[in-house]
Amino acid sequence: MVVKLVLGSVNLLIDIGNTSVKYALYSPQTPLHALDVARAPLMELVSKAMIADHIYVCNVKENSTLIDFMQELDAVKHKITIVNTKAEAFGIKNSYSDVTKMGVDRWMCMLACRALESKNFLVFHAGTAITCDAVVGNKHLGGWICAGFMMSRSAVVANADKVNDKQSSLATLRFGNDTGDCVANGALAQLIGLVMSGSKQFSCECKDYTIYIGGGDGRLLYENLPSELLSKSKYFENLVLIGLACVANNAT
Ligand SMILES: Nc1ncnc2c1ncn2[C@@H]1O[C@H](COP(=O)(O)OP(=O)(O)O)[C@@H](O)[C@H]1O
Ligand SMILES: CC(C)(COP(=O)(O)O)[C@@H](O)C(=O)NCCC(=O)O
Repeated sequence: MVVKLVLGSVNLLIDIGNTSVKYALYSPQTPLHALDVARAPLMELVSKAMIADHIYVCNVKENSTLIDFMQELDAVKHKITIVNTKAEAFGIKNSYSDVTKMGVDRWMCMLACRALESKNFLVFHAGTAITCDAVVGNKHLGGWICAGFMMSRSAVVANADKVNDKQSSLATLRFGNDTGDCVANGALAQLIGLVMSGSKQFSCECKDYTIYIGGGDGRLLYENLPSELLSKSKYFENLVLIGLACVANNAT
């Protein structure tokens, strides 16, 4: 109740990714770039959901993850909106022929970028997987889905007998001198390479654009970009939640 008195109408925004659940309390007065993002197991959000005015959920996991949560919230289920990928929203036309197949987190990232940006944009979401989506004007050209930073490291370890990872390795672009550093630094180099390739590909479509970077490994990626890409890039801790805030704003 104290939260409501301070913020007015309160929306609970929930991003259920393949690695973890992120959430933010959002009232329409909160600037989009100032969301206070936290991680928590989904069931720990039940008490927050009970007092929120509305709950917006973006889920890319099997629905079973949500079922227990929804059961706990049966009394307030009318307050819950589970968002879906659309063929068109906020003026962006989705390029998928079957939009139900596109991860709704990618769609939320695009809506977030549209709200933050009037120019053409490329958006990279560095989560469990790293995704790239390209939007020129209001047209989604398409995207890429690749192994994310941790997935890339664990894939090498899982498939090569003599490769071990050192989970403690702090990744940099330095060439590694032991297996752990080679794996961690190589995974970071792959993420950077993806942004470089995306930018090269996108430059064939348009000259003036912004690169948006988000996701749990987004800061690591952003901070290691070469200067020519850094100058046109912006980092946001959680673009998916910003997309949900846009949906919430549109509903009021
Ligand atoms: N507190 C944290 N818990 C888990 N992963 C974290 C945390 N902080 C940063 N990360 C990084 O975030 C990545 C997952 O990003 P995230 O955006 O949460 O993915 P997803 O949306 O797929 O759940 C992990 O690979 C990890 O390297
Ligand atoms: C590509 C993803 C796995 C990314 O999920 P995340 O890494 O953010 O958890 C997700 O967007 C998804 O399940 N997509 C479905 C396939 C598609 O977008 O075409």
